[in-house]
Amino acid sequence: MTIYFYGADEVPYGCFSNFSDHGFGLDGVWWPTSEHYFQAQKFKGTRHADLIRRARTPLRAAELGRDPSKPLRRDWERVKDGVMRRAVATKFRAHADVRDILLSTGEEEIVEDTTTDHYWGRGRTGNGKNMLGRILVSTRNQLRAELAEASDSDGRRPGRRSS
Ligand SMILES: Nc1c(N[C@@H]2O[C@H](COP(=O)(O)O)[C@@H](O)[C@H]2O)[nH]c(=O)[nH]c1=O
Repeated sequence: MTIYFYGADEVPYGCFSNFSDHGFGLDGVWWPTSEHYFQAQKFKGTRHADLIRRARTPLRAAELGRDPSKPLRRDWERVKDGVMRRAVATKFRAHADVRDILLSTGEEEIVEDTTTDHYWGRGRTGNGKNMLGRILVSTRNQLRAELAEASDSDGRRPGRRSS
């Protein structure tokens, strides 16, 4: 069954939201949520990016990131999916508890259940691109591959018997 999520406080899948309280270190600094990271990358290398990183809440980070008076980096449309992939992958690598929840979703489709976002979510019509849900699915596959690789090289460690 398709898994829907939206509010960060929903149990168990609210942790898939970029607003969930799961920070990580990336590019040499601390990001309180993946939303902070994503929004700040729109203005990478500027004072505004720094302001976003230090925002008190992910909602505030999103508001600052959507400030129409601040010019987006010129390549934003080209890089934004990759930025989201990096944010999501880093968050789930950093937190075993939410990684386990993601891995527990089997092969199910994951959908950001929002009527207002036709790109990252399913949107008003339900036919939105659901890019965030798709990125969660590809992150799930990537994490599985990484775990398989790690347990594989564990088995090859010298001194260990393979039976
Ligand atoms: N969850 C959630 C939102 N959705 C999030 O907004 C981000 C996309 O931002 P943008 O590209 O600036 O529109 C992305 O992380 C998407 O999941 N927006 C909200 O105002 N409140 C919320 O609770």
